Amino acid sequence: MIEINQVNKVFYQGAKEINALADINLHIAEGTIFGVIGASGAGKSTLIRCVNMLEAPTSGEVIVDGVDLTKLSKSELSEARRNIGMIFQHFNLLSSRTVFENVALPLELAGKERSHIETKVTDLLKLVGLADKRDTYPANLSGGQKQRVAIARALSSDPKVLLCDEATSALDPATTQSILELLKEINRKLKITMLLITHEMDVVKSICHEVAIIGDGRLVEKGTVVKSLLIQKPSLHTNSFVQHSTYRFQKTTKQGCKLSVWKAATRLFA
Ligand SMILES: Nc1ncnc2c1ncn2[C@@H]1O[C@H](COP(=O)(O)OP(=O)(O)OP(=O)(O)O)[C@@H](O)[C@H]1O
Repeated sequence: MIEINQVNKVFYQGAKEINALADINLHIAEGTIFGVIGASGAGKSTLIRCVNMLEAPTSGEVIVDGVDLTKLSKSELSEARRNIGMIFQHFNLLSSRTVFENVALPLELAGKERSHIETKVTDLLKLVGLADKRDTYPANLSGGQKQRVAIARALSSDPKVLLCDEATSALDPATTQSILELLKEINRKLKITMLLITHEMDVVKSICHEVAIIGDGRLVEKGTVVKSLLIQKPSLHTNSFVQHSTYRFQKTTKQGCKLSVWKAATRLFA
């Protein structure tokens, strides 16, 4: 469903060149919940923003549902983006609009009929558990409720892909868990492919089918192998990275685990 082929992204700050992404290759199968984890500055946001072309890669291909987004005109890209929903750490709701009006916005912009909007938004609010908040303004919602509105809004155009940019980082642990459960339910019910970036290993543990680790703009490990390396086999040295504290990880030795994983893990908890 998502193919990222040989993607590079270079930012320039004056004369300084920042290689935010280097030779990224990632294939995410339809229906998968795929997590990318990495430390601050590793390139997570840049990567996810390249998937819907909020950032254009410097080189490489981004293919979503068979369409290479890097080759599209502006209007073709707007059309293709309907297939890609996105949610953010800080929700990005419009404070002057009610819950209903926030969710309805993409449908209004797409010129949908009033009756379609009414039915669609009502169904989505039911799905995210906010049917009773339709006329409430964002200022009167909790963080978890705001993220539910953002999820409903992201789903309004029936996307095939949902991008989650640190979607639970501003939430407390219990609310995080309830949002992750909702995302799982949406993945199961609607078969939406999800790419989520996070710096929280608990998020990866509780929701992702596959995982990649990003460090210094490079994918250092990926796939279910990583998940089993990092999560399911407590005897491996690398597992300290996931299940235990930085201190415990630092007490392990480099010996016995792949150097790339060790380096990425060290950076994550540095
Ligand atoms: N618009 C920009 N201009 C210049 N450099 C940028 C820009 N956006 C990101 N960078 C740089 O690219 C690198 C990757 O940044 P990115 O925001 O993708 O990392 P991240 O893993 O998402 O970090 P965080 O978890 O702190 O948000 C960093 O060195 C960052 O400073």
